[in-house]
Amino acid sequence: MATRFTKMHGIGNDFVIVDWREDAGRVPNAARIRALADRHTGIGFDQLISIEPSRDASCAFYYGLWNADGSPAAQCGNGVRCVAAWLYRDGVIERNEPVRLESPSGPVTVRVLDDHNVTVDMGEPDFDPARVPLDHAPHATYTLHAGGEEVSFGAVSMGNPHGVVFVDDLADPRIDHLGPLLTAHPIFPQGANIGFVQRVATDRLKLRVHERGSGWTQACGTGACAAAAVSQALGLAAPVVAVELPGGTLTIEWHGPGHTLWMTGPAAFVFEGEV
Ligand SMILES: N[C@H](CCC[C@H](N)C(=O)O)C(=O)O
Repeated sequence: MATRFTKMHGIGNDFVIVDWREDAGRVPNAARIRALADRHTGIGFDQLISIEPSRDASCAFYYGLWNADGSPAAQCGNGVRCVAAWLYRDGVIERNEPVRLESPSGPVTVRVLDDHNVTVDMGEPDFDPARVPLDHAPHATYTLHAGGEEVSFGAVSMGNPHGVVFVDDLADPRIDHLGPLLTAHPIFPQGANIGFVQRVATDRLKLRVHERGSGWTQACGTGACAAAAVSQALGLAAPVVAVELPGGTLTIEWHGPGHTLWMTGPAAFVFEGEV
């Protein structure tokens, strides 16, 4: 049976969105996901996202997430902005209406600002290593050895695991080698999305992310949240910071422990299809 889908992206982090509101609980086959994610023989995407009936009565809908390698994911910042824009275009949510959506890692609240931009309450960053998860006692920063390098990093969960590495220059060729090594490093029992961040100013960061399950992406929404949160926790960034990724810029606002973190940025439609 053919499946209709919508191709979307959030500053170049791209998605196939499927409407499973009549079809809850489907778990797509990992091999099929990999085939559809292939950018030559499939549709091509960083993540597959389903829209389903919510399991939590306080949420309007549930969204399922799978990486290009077929692995399930627990949160997707660029993806949830696209889900919000999709629901707004479908007429089921209004502009400026706060709407709770349920993700695999719990609820977030979205608000469609206009035809192109969405703001999301992503919840509170969680620095407890047990919940990142990270196999280490709690510290402000951590050190590991990979690829012949000693790497210092911060770690935080945005519902999914993140390592954040501060670098002087994002053009450093060692980054290309380190990204995959850190994503798969045993200190991260479930793997991790690894952000390399260059501080431009206290209110501007430049970021590249090697994503667990999808590799280097044009952007990573939870990665931008993680980079901002670690920077702010270390006193290296202001509460409102622009995070510049290869595909575009997100605004992250976080006022420290006890506060939730807001991510604001675009969501774009590319095409509709059937597969
Ligand atoms: N690769 C991530 C999921 C997608 C996150 C990213 N696309 C975002 O916008 O947050 C993980 O396995 O945790």
